[in-house]
Parts: sequence; structure tokens; C-alpha cells
Amino acid sequence: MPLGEPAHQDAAQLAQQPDSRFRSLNPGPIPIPAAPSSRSLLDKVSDQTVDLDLTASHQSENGSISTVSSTVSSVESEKAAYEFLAQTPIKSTDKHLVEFSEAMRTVAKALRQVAEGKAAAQAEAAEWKRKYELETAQKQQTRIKDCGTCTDDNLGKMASQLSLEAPASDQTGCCGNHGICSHEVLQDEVPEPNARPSLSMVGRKASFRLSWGCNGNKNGQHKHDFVSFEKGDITTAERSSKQILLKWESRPQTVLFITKPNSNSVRVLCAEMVRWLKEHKNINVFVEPWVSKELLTDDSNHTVQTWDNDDDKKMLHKKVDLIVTLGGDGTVLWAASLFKGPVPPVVAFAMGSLGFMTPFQSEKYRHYLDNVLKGPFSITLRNRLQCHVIRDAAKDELVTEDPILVLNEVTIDRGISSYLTYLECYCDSSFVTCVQGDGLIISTTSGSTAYSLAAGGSMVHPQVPGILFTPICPHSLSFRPLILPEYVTLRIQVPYNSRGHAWASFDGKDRKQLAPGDALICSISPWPVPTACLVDSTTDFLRSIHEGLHWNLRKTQSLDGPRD
Ligand SMILES: NC(=O)c1ccc[n+]([C@@H]2O[C@H](COP(=O)([O-])OP(=O)(O)OC[C@H]3O[C@@H](n4cnc5c(N)ncnc54)[C@H](O)[C@@H]3O)[C@@H](O)[C@H]2O)c1
Ligand SMILES: Nc1ncnc2c1ncn2[C@@H]1O[C@H](COP(=O)(O)OP(=O)(O)OP(=O)(O)O)[C@@H](O)[C@H]1O
Repeated sequence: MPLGEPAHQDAAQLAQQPDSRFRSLNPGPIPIPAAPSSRSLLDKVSDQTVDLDLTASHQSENGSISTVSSTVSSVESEKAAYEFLAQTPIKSTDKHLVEFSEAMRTVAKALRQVAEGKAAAQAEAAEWKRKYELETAQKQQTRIKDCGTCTDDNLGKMASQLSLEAPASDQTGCCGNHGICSHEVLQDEVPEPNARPSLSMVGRKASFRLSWGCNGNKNGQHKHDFVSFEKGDITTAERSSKQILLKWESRPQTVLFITKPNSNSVRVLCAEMVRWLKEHKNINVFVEPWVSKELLTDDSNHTVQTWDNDDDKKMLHKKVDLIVTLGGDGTVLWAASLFKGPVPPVVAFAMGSLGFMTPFQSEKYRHYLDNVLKGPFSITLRNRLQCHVIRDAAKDELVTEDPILVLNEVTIDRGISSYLTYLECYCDSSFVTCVQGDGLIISTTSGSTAYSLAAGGSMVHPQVPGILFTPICPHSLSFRPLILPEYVTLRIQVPYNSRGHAWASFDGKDRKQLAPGDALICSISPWPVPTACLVDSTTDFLRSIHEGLHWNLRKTQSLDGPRD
């Protein structure tokens, strides 16, 4: 009751200091007029209360400010009492009048309480009225036998059909393929025999349907796992991101090795692993062309396969069952970059300094590879970003360079230019912001622990579906990083009035210059990278930030010292 408090305090203070107050009100010997009767004073105060109560009643129906207006009413009532006392010079010695003023204060207080009680009751009545109207509307809906013509995948149109149009009586196959109709669930609801009368009067809830725009794909079935319409109430049916298990349905036969260059320990281990896989597991081994040459020096590995041209490389995913990487995170990025489409599962052995995506220890490779080849094993499905550069110089907007897939991020920065990068950013058709600074990182959640983290972005579990939007050294105080949903398309435009060019780099490689007028379009690719987990996605993620970053490492405070 913020408005009521000051007046209340005044009244309390005045009540505690009657003498000083009366002194200030009665500085000299002024003739005392006849005191009004208590009846007329009560009438005066009550009239004001009634007027203000009308306001209270009106406002309580519209919202929660009824308490405020009832306070105004009480304040006014009390004020009226004090005004009367102020206009009525009293000698502090006049016992009767002092008693009378005390009585008036009590009356004002009582009136305030009545006003407050009345306003609260009116608010409650309004709430009941609202509930009654809602129930009436629901009863009306129960006469509607089904959800009618749910044929359009436009949610707005469908909502208007449900609320405004009389539905068709045909109950079969009403919803098509593009969403879920709650009616299918509601229909099965059998009324409980001992249902309380008040509940049974409410009747069935209105039918509805949810639908998703599926980027041209009319079948929204893939989303159905996430939401349930049990009894017409929207609830998340299952966790949308459960641990994914990979179980072989036939024996894996071919393994591709991707190894970090210029590392002797990697070269030695690679040769050993290849031999073991061929001799003990009867596995075909693919390696990159340059590795094949290295392994040729070792007689036992001369039977490894490789590819000669890009066409063969493009077909790798058709031949390879499993990818083994030996190196750090950069080697996983490299392995992913070889696949422009589907990627076979990756088993990443840690042979770098950090290893956020490389959970397997190379010393125990026999144990791990044995388990993976047998299956089942947990995987993390790591989203990739699909990036298109659109040149302003290109005559046709559809003529773009080949898309580039990134597992970590695409960075748009100022390169060697010393000017501020100036970029206009759009998310679907909405303007996001202008970047003025060193640049911008558009990152996957897997990349959230890489460059984006260094630029102040949040760390995000790799299985969270999202796109990180992280500025690099923005020249403004309020540019905080964003995380956007995974279904959006981002457009980063170098405006014509930009002073310089911008540079895009993809997982820290392949820099491309963006001239004023050029744009970069990014969206989540349909081809994620499945990486095998040591334990599961969450345990592996937490281990990597604890061990790799020493996240929130602090000595525990000792018990000795001050306590509660
Ligand atoms: N300031 C920075 O932190 C910075 C600057 C440039 C590039 N990078 C990152 O380097 C990546 C390229 O890696 P590289 O190995 O080819 O280059 P690199 O050899 O320069 O290694 C960069 C470091 O980033 C680590 N890293 C890579 N991916 C990671 C991930 N997903 N999570 C946590 N750490 C990760 C690597 O382990 C390595 O220590 C880029 O995608 C970018 O994210 C970071
Ligand atoms: N097969 C490959 N061919 C060419 N380049 C590769 C290959 N594998 C890895 N690289 C590159 O080598 C660089 C270093 O690799 P990686 O990050 O795996 O090792 P690291 O730097 O020793 O490990 P860490 O990053 O954990 O310190 C990366 O930039 C990566 O792109």
C-alpha cells in the first residue's frame, strides 16, 4: 500500500504528539466556533468514501490496482477528519474536544478498513465473474464435436477457425499431417463416474491444434515428440534432448583415420592402431593421401586405402562406418570439414593440449575401439552451421559460392584493416543490430567453448539447439552476446557505406573477403557431426570445462574462522 503509508505515518505521528500539533494549529486566543455534531462529520466522511468506492469497484474489474484506490479512499476519509480538526481551533485544555478529535480519528480508521475490505471483496467478485464467463465459453465449446477443418499449416488462420467458425461435423482425419489436434486426445476422455458436479458442468475443453512451419517440409512429425496435448493441456511430453545411443545393425567394416600433421607421437600411434584394427578386427582402413604416403614406409600398413580426387572424397561417407581422429580439437574440425554432407560417427582420441571434443585417452585405444565397434555407445550430435557468401557483384542472388560447413563458428572480422568493422545483422526478416567493433562470431553450441568464449559468450552444452551471436570487442557498452534458436537464418551484410572490407573465416580457416554489399547467410545445417562420448554428452561436457578451462576452480574455504 505505498500511497497509504505516508498518510498513515502522519496520522500515527500526530496521534503520538497531539500537544505540539494543537499548538501549531492554535497559535493564539481565537474564538472557538461551535463544534459540528459528530453525525454531520460522519456524513461528510462517508460521502467521500462512497464516491471513491465507485472508483475502486471500476478499477478492480480491470486489474490489480483496486488496492491502491481503496487506499486513496481511506486517506481521503482520514484527511477529511483532520481537515475538520484543522479548521476547528481547539484549546488543548478543552478535554471534551480532545476526546472528540480522538473519536474522529477512530472513525476515520474504521472507515478506511471498511473501504479496503469492500474493494477486496469487489476484486474477488470480479475474478469470479471472469471465471464464470470463461466456463460459459467452455461450455459453448463442448457443443462443438470436433476441431473441424484443420487443414492449413498457418497457425493464425487455424486459431481464427477454432474461435470464430463453426466446425464441420466430420470427425475422421481432420488434422492432416502438419500438426497435432488435441481433439484426438480429448475424444478418448471418458467422464469419471464420481466426478464432482461443479467439474462436470464445466464440460470438455476446446479442441485445438499446434502446427510448425517446417521450412517447406509439410510434415511436422519430427516436432511431435516434444509436445503432448494430453487432455487438451499443452505440456512438454518428453525431454527434447535425451542422450542418444548408437547401436550398429550390421558390423562396422571401414574406419577412416584423420591425424594431426607434423606430430611424431601421432604418426607412431596411427601406425600401431591401423595394424591392430586390420589384424584383430579385420577392418578396412582409409587415410588421407599424405598419410597413406607416410604409412607406406611401414610394410605392415601398405594395404590402407585413400582417395585421389574430389569426387572420390565426396563419396567417403558412403564407404566409411567410423572416423578415428588423433590430435586435438583442430583435428576434429578438420575431419568434419572433409564431409560436406552426412558425417559418420567420430571417435576422437586426445593428442592435443586441450580437447573439448576429444574425450578418449589414446593409451587405452584397444578398449575403447573394441567397445565402439561392438556398440551401443552414446553420441553427441553436434550441429554445424551452413554458411553462404553472397556477392553483391553476382548478377543473380541465387548464384552463390559453395556453402561452407563449420563445426565451431564463422567469424566476420576486420582482418588487416584498421577501421571498425561495420556489419548489419538480420535474423530471418528482423533487423538485429549493427556491429561496430572488431567483428562478430556466429557460433554453434559446440563452438561456444572456443573463440566465442574468449569474446565473452556463454558456454552452452553442445546438445542445446541454438546459435550464438557474440560480438568481438564491440565499441559500445551495451552489446551483450545473444543465443538465438537453432531454426533461424542469419544474414550478416557489409553495408555500402562501410569504410572497409570485412573478412569471414570458417573454423579459423579459409578466410574470404567481404566487400561492401556482400552478405553472409548462416543457418543450421542438416548434417551434424556425431561424436562418440566417453560417458555421455553432459558428463563429457562438464569434464571438458573442468579439465580444459579449470572452470570455477577455487580453494575451498577452511572451517576455522567466523561462523553464524
Ligand atoms: N581468441 C581465441 O580464443 C581464438 C582465436 C582464434 C581462433 N580460435 C579458435 O580456434 C579454432 C580453430 O582451432 P584450431 O585447433 O584449428 O586452431 P589452433 O591450433 O589455433 O587452436 C585454437 C585452440 O582452440 C581450441 N579449440 C578448438 N575448438 C574448440 C572447441 N570447440 N572448444 C574449445 N576449444 C576449442 C583448440 O583446442 C586450441 O587450443 C577456431 O574455430 C576458433 O574457435 C580461438
Ligand atoms: N589432417 C589434417 N590435415 C591438415 N591440417 C590438420 C589436420 N589435422 C589437424 N590439422 C590442423 O592442425 C592444427 C592443430 O591441430 P590440433 O588442434 O588437433 O592440435 P593441437 O593444436 O596440438 O591441439 P590443441 O588445439 O588441443 O592444442 C589445426 O589448425 C588443424 O586444423
